[in-house]
Amino acid sequence: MAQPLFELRGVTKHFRSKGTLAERLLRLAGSGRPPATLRAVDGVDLAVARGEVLGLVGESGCGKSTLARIATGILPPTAGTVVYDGRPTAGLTGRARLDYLLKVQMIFQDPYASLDPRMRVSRIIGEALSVHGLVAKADLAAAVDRAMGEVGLDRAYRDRYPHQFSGGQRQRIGIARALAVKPDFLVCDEPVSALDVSIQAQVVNLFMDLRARHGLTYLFVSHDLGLVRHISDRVAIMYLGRIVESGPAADIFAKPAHPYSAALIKAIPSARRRKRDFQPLQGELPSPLAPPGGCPFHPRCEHAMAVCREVRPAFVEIAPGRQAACHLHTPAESP
Ligand SMILES: Nc1ncnc2c1ncn2[C@@H]1O[C@H](COP(=O)(O)OP(=O)(O)OP(=O)(O)O)[C@@H](O)[C@H]1O
Repeated sequence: MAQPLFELRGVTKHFRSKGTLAERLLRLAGSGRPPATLRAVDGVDLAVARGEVLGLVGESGCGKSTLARIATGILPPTAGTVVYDGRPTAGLTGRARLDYLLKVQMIFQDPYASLDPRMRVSRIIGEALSVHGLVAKADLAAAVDRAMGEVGLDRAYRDRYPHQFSGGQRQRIGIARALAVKPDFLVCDEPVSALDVSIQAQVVNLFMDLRARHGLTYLFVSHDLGLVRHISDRVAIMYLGRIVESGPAADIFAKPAHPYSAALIKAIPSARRRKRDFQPLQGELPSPLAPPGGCPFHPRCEHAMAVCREVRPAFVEIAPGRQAACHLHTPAESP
């Protein structure tokens, strides 16, 4: 890949787990165990090329949202480096930091929760433009109208409040707010999963139209593999805070290398799929407070070997442009 637009290098995010009420009370009394460390994101390397759609998938709790929030600068990583357009973001200050925060915009899952109910739509969409002085006061209304037009919202509704819109329209308001500041990179965290199925397709089509119109780059987080297959150029599959496989979407869906990817793909509900090919995902995601040793997927893996219980497989290239962390594809002596 030429210089990626966006990169994570060894990014880790740890949270302190407060534990149960009893554990907290014991700690207050001075006799409890120290808080445990939850490794929500655990040493992730990931690159997104300019103009591509990277789908990030995995079960609930595997760290996708945490990764998305780190990408947008909302959440600082515990360790590792976030690189945007060739520059580590941690060192950015002043105008350069603001540029990064504007160029990378986040689209949230719940459009209602992410819109201030007391603000009119025009103010929601224009707020960042006016706060950061990105357009002259006299041009603000036109800029808001342009953003509304981009997402197919009728400009006649500019003085309405979020509750006066449907779920799909509210998500369009969130997209218009992001587009208003002319981003390059949209980080979308389950952006259609709260919408009716009939509306989902319209919003997904809007994302793809905007990509074509503005050359946008996407990190598209979803647990819906059918959707990810449809829109992504490349896919990264996450399990317990780590990327276990990445590569071109068509290749991964045709021939997954990691047993976890294969299990996720077999669990995609599809009207066309023969009944015997469908298999719901077996087992539960282990607690990230106490991940299994060796390969974290081994307790649920139908191919688990002795080495999988002992040695964590390295995330290595298994074919041009494809990486996986699995002993089926790497020598057992990998670190
Ligand atoms: N602020 C926080 N404090 C403590 N733990 C957190 C915090 N945010 C996330 N976690 C934990 O980190 C892990 C990863 O959460 P995250 O929300 O990133 O996963 P996810 O894959 O996006 O899941 P979902 O699809 O359900 O949103 C989970 O165990 C979650 O409970």
